[in-house]
Amino acid sequence: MTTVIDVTNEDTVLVAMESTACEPHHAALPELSGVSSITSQSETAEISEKQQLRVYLKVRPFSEEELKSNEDQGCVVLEDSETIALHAPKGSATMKSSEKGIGQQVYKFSFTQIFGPTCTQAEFFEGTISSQVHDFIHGKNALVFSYGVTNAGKTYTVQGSQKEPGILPRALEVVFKHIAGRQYEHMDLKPYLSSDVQKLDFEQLKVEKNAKAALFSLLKEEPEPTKSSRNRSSTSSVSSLSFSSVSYDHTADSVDGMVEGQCLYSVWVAFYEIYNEHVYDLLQLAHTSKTKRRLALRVCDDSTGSSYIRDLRWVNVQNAEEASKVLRVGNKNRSAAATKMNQSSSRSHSIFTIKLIRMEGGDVQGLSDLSLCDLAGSERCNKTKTFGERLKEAGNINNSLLILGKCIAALRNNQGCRMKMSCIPFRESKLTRLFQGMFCGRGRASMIVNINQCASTYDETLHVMKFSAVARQVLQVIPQRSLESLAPRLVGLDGKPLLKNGVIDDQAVDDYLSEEELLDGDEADMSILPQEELVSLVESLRVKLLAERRKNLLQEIQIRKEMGDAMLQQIMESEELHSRQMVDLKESYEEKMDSTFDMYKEALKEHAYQCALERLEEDYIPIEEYNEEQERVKELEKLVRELEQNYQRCGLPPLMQDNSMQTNPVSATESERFKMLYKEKCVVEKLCVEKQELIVSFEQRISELNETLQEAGESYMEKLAEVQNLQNRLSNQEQKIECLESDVVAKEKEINCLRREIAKLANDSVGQPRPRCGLLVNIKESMTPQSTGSLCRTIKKSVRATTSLRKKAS
Ligand SMILES: Nc1ncnc2c1ncn2[C@@H]1O[C@H](COP(=O)(O)OP(=O)(O)OP(=O)(O)O)[C@@H](O)[C@H]1O
Repeated sequence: MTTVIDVTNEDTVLVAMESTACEPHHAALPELSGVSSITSQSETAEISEKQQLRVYLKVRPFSEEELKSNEDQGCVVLEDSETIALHAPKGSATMKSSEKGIGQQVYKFSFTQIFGPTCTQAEFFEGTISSQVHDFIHGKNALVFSYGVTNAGKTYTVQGSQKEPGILPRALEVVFKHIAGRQYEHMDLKPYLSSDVQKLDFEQLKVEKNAKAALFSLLKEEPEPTKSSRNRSSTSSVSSLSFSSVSYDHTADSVDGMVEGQCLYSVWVAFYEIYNEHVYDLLQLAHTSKTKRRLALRVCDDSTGSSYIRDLRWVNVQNAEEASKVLRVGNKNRSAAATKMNQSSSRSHSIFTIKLIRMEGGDVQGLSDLSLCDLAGSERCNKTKTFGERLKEAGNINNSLLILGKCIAALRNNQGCRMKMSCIPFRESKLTRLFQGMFCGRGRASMIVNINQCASTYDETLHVMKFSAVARQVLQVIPQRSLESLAPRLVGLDGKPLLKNGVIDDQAVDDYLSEEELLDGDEADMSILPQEELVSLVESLRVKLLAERRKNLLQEIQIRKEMGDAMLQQIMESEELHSRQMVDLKESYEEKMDSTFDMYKEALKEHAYQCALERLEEDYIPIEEYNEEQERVKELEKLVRELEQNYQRCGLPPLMQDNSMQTNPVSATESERFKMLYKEKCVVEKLCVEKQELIVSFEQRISELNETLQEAGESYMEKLAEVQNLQNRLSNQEQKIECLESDVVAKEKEINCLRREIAKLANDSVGQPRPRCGLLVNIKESMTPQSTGSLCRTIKKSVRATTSLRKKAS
């Protein structure tokens, strides 16, 4: 599989009123608001030039060592002057990924121009940045940065060697050749802030000269360095470069017309590096001292919003030789710092900036700058397996390169869809912050991608190529402005705008004095102005300051309010989200708890069942034994009954259940059979309860019987009274009977008397007895002694029984 990553059509078109993603900021760039601007904005910013970011590829040749160590595996194949193919070597991460079906084995990339291993430095310069240098000479800003993995040839490309100078010495050579004979020999016009020019006084001039001499004197002490092989930290191949070998056809530059003929030029250079997100000046004398710590410089914004490095040292150079010396001093400082920190030069981004001041008729007419940036190696820290300080360093390098990548990607995306403009994170790293303007129309940027062909660094090289493929798609929009509109402001000793024809330019003052500077007491020295104007200026400034403050305050309030609302909204949304998450969580936990509970329940059931089974086995009793036990129970029940009966008989209070257990002699003695006895105890208790109930029922019965007895007693007394009556009546009857008996006796006597009389009479009358008849015969028969005796005995018996009952009752 092959992928071609490219936007092939490189076209340069003029687009009316085109803008970039950074247009608002861009509008504030200094070149649009110069003091000496005599052309209106509408006239100057009418036409813009739109061009793809130029990305050049340079492929380094193999070194002898690399060829010996089999680094040449045909990874890099140049297809034509614009297309290159990368073939993943065996063992590379890309190859492994492609074997797993992720990614390809071959990638194709296209560039503005590709320069192969055999390309010379001169060819490279001509084919790449010579046009930018030309533009720079004509007042346009330019940025060139080299990007690639370590050991890919970035420094070589930028600085080159003594025999083969890189693009930097060639650019300087071109510049000096162009301005030859038109050089402003004094050093009293110096770059100031981002794009202003400062007029130095005599004293400052002296200081400047001394400083330059001191800087160059550093090189006199050093022997002329020899060309290094790979150690570019201490002895860079260009530290002793000579520009004599630079051959440049500058016939085209000499045709500048009459304006050119009247111009004078002043060249200033600065050399600094960005290491661990700190900016260090490589031309500060203090750096050479081993005792002093390097001072990090601040990146600031001027009143127009352009970034500049505060206190960066600018050195005036009169020719290419002097520029070469400055480069050597910078390299020396860089290597000294590298030695001190045990670092390699490739761990920092080094930037060499040339500023060209153009003067005409005594006025500063233009200022352009050209920056050549040798970026740190783009290898990633995970690959290099760095730790501690090196890791931090790699992190910072990766970070600033990452931000650069982000900015480039955002620029590319923003030009695609204007409705979805994203913020470009220029301010997230020093590197991108410093060159923000170059990506936003202040000048033209181009990129040199350096690669080696080594199989061992294939994956990193591929990463670099992908990065550059994105960069290649960035469109640069550069407004076309007249040179007058690009004129810098000329400021005085303390950075204040100078009087123009004896008149204070209010606009210039307003433009110059940003709010920050207004509040900065150190820089607000107005003593150079006449007193009356000073007073009026102060007054107007105070009014402006107040108005500004009010405006800012309102803006701040508005912003705070908007931010507050947004945050509140966000908080509410997140709260809602959290509460929803909480509810979900609660539900899920409840479900989990339920299922866990069920699980435990099941487990407990199972356990209980198992225990029951075990217990069943333990408690198993043979039937014979059971029968015996039953017998025993019966006996015990019997015993209990007896005991209860005894207990009842004794009339004691009811026994406690436990006591019954304790008092049971059987249960007390047979502890090993506790369970069995317990069952027996239960049975006995049950019996006891039953007996108790029986007792209660008996008691009830007794009480009922007592009642019946009482009733019987009462009826007995009644009967006794009746018997008494009967006895009384009986005695009466006896008395009567006695009377009757005595009567009977008397009667018998009479009868006897009578009988004798009758017998006498019969004897007397005829000698024979006649039949008994009549009343007297019946009475005589009933009153015989036998019947009379039994009746008396019955009566006597009943009287005796009544007497004995009466005694018992009493
Ligand atoms: N075109 C070339 N011809 C011959 N030699 C080259 C070329 N390009 C680079 N080299 C050599 O390759 C080596 C590494 O180059 P250089 O130091 O420029 O790499 P670099 O990318 O700057 O590395 P770093 O990022 O670590 O600073 C040097 O010895 C250099 O001389």
